[in-house]
Amino acid sequence: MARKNNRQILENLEVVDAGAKGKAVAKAEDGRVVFIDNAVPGDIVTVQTFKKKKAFYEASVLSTSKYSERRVEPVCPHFGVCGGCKWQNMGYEHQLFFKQKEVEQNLKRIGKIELPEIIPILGSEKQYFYRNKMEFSFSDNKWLTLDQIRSNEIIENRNALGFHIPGMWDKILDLDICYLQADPSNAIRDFVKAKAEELNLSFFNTRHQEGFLRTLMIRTSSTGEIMVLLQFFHEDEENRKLLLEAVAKEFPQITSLLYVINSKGNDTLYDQEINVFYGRDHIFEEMEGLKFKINAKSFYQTNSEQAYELYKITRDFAGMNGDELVFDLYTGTGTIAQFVAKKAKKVIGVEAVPDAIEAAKQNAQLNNIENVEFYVGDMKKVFNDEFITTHGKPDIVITDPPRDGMHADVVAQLLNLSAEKIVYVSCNSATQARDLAILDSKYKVIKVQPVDMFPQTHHVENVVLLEKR
Ligand SMILES: C[S@@+](CC[C@H](N)C(=O)[O-])C[C@H]1O[C@@H](n2cnc3c(N)ncnc32)[C@H](O)[C@@H]1O
Repeated sequence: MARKNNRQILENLEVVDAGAKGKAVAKAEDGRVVFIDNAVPGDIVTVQTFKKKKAFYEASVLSTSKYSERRVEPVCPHFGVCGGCKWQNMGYEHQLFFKQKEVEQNLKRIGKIELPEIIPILGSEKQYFYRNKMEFSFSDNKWLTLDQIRSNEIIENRNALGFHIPGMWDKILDLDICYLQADPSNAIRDFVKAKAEELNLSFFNTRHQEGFLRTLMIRTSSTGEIMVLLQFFHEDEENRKLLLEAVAKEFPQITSLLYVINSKGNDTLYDQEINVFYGRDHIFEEMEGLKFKINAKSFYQTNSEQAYELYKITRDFAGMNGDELVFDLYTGTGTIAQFVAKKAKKVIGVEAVPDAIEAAKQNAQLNNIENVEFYVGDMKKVFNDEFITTHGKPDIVITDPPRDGMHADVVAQLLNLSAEKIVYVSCNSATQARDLAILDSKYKVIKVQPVDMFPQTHHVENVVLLEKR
């Protein structure tokens, strides 16, 4: 172990795992775990640490003496700089292997519960261009590569349209291409940037809070509709119209061309007025004949094809026969609730975001589904004894909480309710395992099925069926 500038150099470490947050994992001689960026299990690397804690180091690779057979050449020229697809250098079958392993380890180590054999992870048919929504930021402070900095070349045009560099709130990677959203996403982004520069429009400066252009959002749907939203920092009617008209002319396939004038400190849209430049203020997504209306602020699963697979597994696990009262907790815009409704007697969805519940009700009406009801509120408050007295005791509970998992009060209420089955959908198997450990006093895990919604990233979704003991 050598030292350099107070940082440690750890030589010839064998990378043995790919862990949480997408980091590669090795073991140091002193017993600490080493989390490493941009390495692949099977690599042998020399690393420099930049963080030391009681149980682990964080480190970056200085050199690689053996390259893993699991490696593949990343397709994207921005790989390693962009934070988006950290596993692009690992073959897809290996990505799936490590996702499955993470789920299994979390359920075993954190949950410490009796488990059935875990069903092999369902991979995504599309490994690129699978996202239906992308958000890009404008900046006049483009991220420069090391080569550009070292070349001493004066780069006058620092305009960028792309993603934040991980950990840097004011630096934007100027994208040449992105492999996450299908065409015409790249063409629209490139055109908007080129046209904005031709019109001499200013790109946003986050540090000084000035500039005209802030963000570009593109949403596509399986029905072929396209929504484009441009966010401006202030109104400049003439230039706004010039840019939007040019976009409309170049891409007649856009069905919703929207804009927002947002002068607040951050660029979140939830409290902003959405203006329609032309077309509708929404697009539609379709699943098994159900239509879901999606506006600029709506949440919808970003990988539509895999969302369908996830929902089918959820419905299969629930195994309804048409007589059941089903609760769909954390229902979002009520997609799961509507998806299972035709197999249930009645479905009740609960969600914290009022707009999402409004959309859920509209969608249910649009789909002529009459056996669903939606309620808005914080789960730990709404899901109380009064709620149960009013709506009855459910036969089946489907729960799909955010990354933090369920609040302890919600888990306690589930134990109290004693529904025959619980289907627990999770995007974070660590918090899911924590919740399952508590439910273990009354429920046995019957089935576990991980699903890959986000190829090239470490994220993994997991569906668990619990039955009352
Ligand atoms: C993982 S999403 C699930 C969405 C939905 N099941 C779907 O497939 O589209 C989690 C949802 O929980 C909601 N949520 C987060 N915290 C909540 C809380 N404390 N009470 C109720 N809903 C909450 C979020 O707004 C989000 O819609």
